[in-house]
Amino acid sequence: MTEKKINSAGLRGQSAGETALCTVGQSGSGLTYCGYDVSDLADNATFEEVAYLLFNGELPTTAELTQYKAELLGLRDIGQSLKDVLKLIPKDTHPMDVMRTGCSFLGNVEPEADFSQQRQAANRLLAAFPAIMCYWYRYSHEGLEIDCSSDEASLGGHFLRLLNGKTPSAQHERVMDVSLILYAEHEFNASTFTARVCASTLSDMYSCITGAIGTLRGPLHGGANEAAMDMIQKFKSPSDAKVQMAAMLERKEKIMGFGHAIYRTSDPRNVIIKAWSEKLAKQNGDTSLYDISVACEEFMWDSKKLFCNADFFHASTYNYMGIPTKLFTPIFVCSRLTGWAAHVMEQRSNNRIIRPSADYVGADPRKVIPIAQR
Ligand SMILES: CC(=O)SCCNC(=O)CCNC(=O)[C@H](O)C(C)(C)COP(=O)(O)OP(=O)(O)OC[C@H]1O[C@@H](n2cnc3c(N)ncnc32)[C@H](O)[C@@H]1OP(=O)(O)O
Ligand SMILES: O=C([O-])CC(=O)C(=O)O
Repeated sequence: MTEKKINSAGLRGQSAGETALCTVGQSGSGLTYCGYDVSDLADNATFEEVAYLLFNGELPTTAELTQYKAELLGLRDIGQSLKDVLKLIPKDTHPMDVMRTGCSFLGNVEPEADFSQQRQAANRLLAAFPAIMCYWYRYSHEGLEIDCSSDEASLGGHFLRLLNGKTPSAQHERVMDVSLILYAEHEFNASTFTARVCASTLSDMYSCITGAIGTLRGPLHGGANEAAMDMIQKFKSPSDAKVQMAAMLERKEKIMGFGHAIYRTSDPRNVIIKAWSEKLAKQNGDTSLYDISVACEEFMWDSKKLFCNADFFHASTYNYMGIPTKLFTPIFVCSRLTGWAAHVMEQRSNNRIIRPSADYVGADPRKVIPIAQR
């Protein structure tokens, strides 16, 4: 991987601390969690194993995983006060705002009293996020007060069950599992850095995660998967996609789902989620969304040498699974919570308040002129 040209805007290229959790753009496929290549994890592990890895530094044994999954299963349901709050949130609210409120409110009713409870708080959020998302979604969109507990074996399966009211196919459960693995952790990205800055003030876990959700929401970060879906849905065919994208570039618009702050020529997560998109497209019988996505990928590389990041083929993949577009970024939250919480714990274990300096470019020193004379 060639070095990316750097200037200091956006803190690009500057080390802002140490981490033992993740490397981005450095070795193997370019993305490792605690030393494991992400493609190895996507092929040979489950999301719960990855969550355990990020929280403990090692993959679990069978006994440890069984115990961990049982613990998470017991934490899936949410209390009536949180349900009542979710019921108050209007249908047209962006689901990321619902996640933010849900996370914050859980911190009101089940606060992290001290740091000895940090793992408990992280596991609670991990287990409860699918319920927060789906309870609000199905109440506001369908008028249903769903049962938020389920005995689905995986968190991905649990989410699909709450969303659709039925047990998902083994394949959909596996795709969700892979997707959650791919999104779990990514070093000092903007939302994780937000969580670490908040943690560095010795704030509580819920505040750190609430801030991170707000940061992930933007279309330059996690919100790109939804924005990519909105875009490709407007294209009528692969050739129409190329024509319309050329016009977008001409107008100097950003094409969501392309480019990256660290990777230079490819995002290692793309090849994995793209393969699932292709598989689901073929099974679906209508491959047009996948074909259009491939045309976008070809066009962006040929014209700008920009490549698909993790978000782009997630759009078609989730769409083929029947997931509403507005829930794409909240699913990212359900996954990235693991990385965020692991970074909060890491920051706390060797903390100094994060407080950089700024280069002042404002007015020279001056005196206040009394208001009547201005
Ligand atoms: C899971 C994730 O969060 S992955 C990222 C998801 N975000 C997106 O997909 C949004 C679209 N992509 C982008 O906006 C950017 O590529 C970012 C935010 C991801 C990275 O930003 P940067 O590090 O500043 O990008 P980079 O330095 O490579 O940009 C170089 C040039 O390419 C352009 N460029 C980069 N990405 C794109 C894009 N998707 N569409 C059009 N032009 C682009 C930039 O505008 C920049 O040109 P400029 O210097 O004339 O402004
Ligand atoms: O690392 C980044 O800047 C964005 C990203 O891909 C992620 O958070 O997954």
